[in-house]
Amino acid sequence: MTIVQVALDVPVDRLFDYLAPDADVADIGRCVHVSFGNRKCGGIILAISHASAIPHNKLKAVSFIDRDTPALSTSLLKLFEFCSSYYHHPIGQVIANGLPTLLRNPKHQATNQLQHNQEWVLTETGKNIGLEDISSRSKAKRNIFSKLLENGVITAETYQAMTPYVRKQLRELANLGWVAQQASSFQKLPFKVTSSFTPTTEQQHAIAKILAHTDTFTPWLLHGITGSGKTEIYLQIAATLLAQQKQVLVLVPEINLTPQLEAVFRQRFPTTLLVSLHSGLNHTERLQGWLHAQQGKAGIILGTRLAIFTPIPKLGLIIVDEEQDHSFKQQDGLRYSARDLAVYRARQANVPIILGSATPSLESYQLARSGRYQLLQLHTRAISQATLPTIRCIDTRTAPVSEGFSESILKALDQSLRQKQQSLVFINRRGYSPVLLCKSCNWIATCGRCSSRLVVHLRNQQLRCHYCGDRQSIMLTCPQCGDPDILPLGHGTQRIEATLTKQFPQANILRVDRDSIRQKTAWRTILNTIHRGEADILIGTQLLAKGHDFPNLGLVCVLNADSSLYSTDFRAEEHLFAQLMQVAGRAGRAHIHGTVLIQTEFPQHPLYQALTQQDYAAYAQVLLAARKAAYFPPFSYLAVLRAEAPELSEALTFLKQAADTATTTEEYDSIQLFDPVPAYMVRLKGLERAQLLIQAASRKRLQIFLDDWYQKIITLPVRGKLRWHLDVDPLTI
Ligand SMILES: Nc1ncnc2c1ncn2[C@@H]1O[C@H](COP(=O)(O)OP(=O)(O)OP(=O)(O)O)[C@@H](O)[C@H]1O
Ligand SMILES: [Zn+2]
Repeated sequence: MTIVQVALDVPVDRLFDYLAPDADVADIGRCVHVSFGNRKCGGIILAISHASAIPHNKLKAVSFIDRDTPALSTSLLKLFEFCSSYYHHPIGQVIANGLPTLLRNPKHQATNQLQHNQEWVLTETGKNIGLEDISSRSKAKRNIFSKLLENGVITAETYQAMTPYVRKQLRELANLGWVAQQASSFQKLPFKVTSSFTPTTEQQHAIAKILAHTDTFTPWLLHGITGSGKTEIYLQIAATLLAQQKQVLVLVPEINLTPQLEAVFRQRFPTTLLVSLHSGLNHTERLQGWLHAQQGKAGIILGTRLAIFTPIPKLGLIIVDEEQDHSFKQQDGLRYSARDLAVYRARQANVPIILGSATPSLESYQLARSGRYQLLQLHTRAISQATLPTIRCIDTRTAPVSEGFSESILKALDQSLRQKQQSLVFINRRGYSPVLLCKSCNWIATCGRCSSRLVVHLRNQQLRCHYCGDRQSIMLTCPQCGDPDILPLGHGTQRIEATLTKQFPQANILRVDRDSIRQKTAWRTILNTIHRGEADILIGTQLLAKGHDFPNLGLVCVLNADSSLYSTDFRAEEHLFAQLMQVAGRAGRAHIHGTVLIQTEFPQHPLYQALTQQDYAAYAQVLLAARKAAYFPPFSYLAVLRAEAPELSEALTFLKQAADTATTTEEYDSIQLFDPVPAYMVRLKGLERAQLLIQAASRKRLQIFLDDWYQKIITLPVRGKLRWHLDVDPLTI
């Protein structure tokens, strides 16, 4: 009797047994289709056995084992298992989270999805053709042909990036017998790397250091100021590894940062297949990219956090850009940190990993200080004349602010306009205004389902909750006292846009926030507009704060950042400092000097002091000392057990029960369990939330404790709508 043990996408942390007479160990890691309850679903075979705790006559047989698609590798399965045990999340759900949906879909056979990637090369005749043989009116054709002359090949990816008619043009060139199509292979040699500049001394040093250790696990923290040219370092290291036929994984924090980094990589490595993996892909696209990576065809795998689960057989290097970014941590379901898993993966594959940032997370910085990571620093900007911007605070206790702007900022914007330079007005709040207030009775519009205020979106005449997405029309009178004198209070991007439009009617003003980029293509259009210099003033939220390189941007104005200065979240200051350093770093990256103006009521606060000095190291010391005193990460390790229910008391009771089951023997004396408390934001989407904090002296001890405790929590009775989850290494508590 042969039994396969299958991981299924169900919220139970165990494997399920099925009969599969013809299965053997080679099937471990293969996708299998089975019936579960009364539905059909796909799972992954994790083990083969010859006995089962379930009586033979109750066992069902598998319906199909997909042997056309290569099995998941042992190393990928290990990654899933590690992830499941570290984050205490059911293995079947961990795998489901990491694999393309179509791979497990019983109605699909994955390999049918794989279109063999075609590429175009010059024929023997074509090689004797010069650009002058193509009519100068046919610009697109000339363009394509010159690319071919340069690189000898055009991959599907390069031509997709070129012009929409490229296929037609290529077919016309094929009819002339000048080009031919062939199935693409991994990558051609000789491998041509064209960089238009020579690395700076600091870049050279970093490159040499990293390249000296490419065949062992070495975690590098690349701490380089904004505009120091970290990307160039990534590219040069990647070039070496690609030339050795290795694959490179590049993780970026946000989907919005993928297009530009993708463009940079494609341009530098035109003959390498690059797959881009992020949440904006449809199921087929994701599966395609995944398969190309698995087959070793894709040289570069570039994506957001979920790309960490891509099978990469010839992995040679991992790059995590903006490593401090919170979006590397998934905030629901499987709460994993892609950055931390990337380090695990690099160790597993015995390859280098580069964590890059201008403002590293305190965790990584501390690891570098203690010698566990290798620290590489870049202190100067890469472009020779470029220097760090001048940062100045505007004290809003003395400088009057009208409609969100102080006089000095308006003046600076005006001057920047006259000099034909771009400016960025940074405000971290979309919508028109964050509060709708009744002047006579102090009523404030709040969300019925969350403990939050509703944001005014004047353009659509709506009130919206930015937590649960609820929408309603703006009322004309106060629902509490009937007074018509209700006012939007405070400023969001839309209101700032309205003010600036009035103030500078001649300027091209471009608002960039989640509302303005909702359409799939909007983001590319916006980036192009900025790069072509067609926008004078950008109004942006965190979407524009980091990663971007706009050479003509001279002035950055920060309108209102104080709100997170005295937050209860222990990471709030670190986060704010990083964010402001990043946004300030958008100014003056090339040939113009940058100026950054920050409106604040607390110019004396150490955060603003450090910011104006642009001294990350000094401020990191201050923050680390505070973390040490408060016994917070990186000096302790945390987990949070959260529960939510229609009534707060139910959530608290559950957490109390969970706490009572925890063994507190001597073995766990370095583990501290705090009392269950209501969450900072108690109501969310109609449920009330509570949490229980666990603090430990070491990661290992925390894990040992959680292993045992988790087994007990899963046996606790769960009534009604109550839900709970464990968050290991939480970002917020
Ligand atoms: N060696 C070099 N010589 C001249 N220019 C360079 C060199 N290296 C990089 N650059 C240019 O410097 C600019 C800044 O580089 P890049 O965007 O990589 O900075 P970064 O370190 O990623 O900064 P940030 O953290 O702010 O995103 C880019 O326009 C890049 O083309
Ligand atoms: Zn809400």
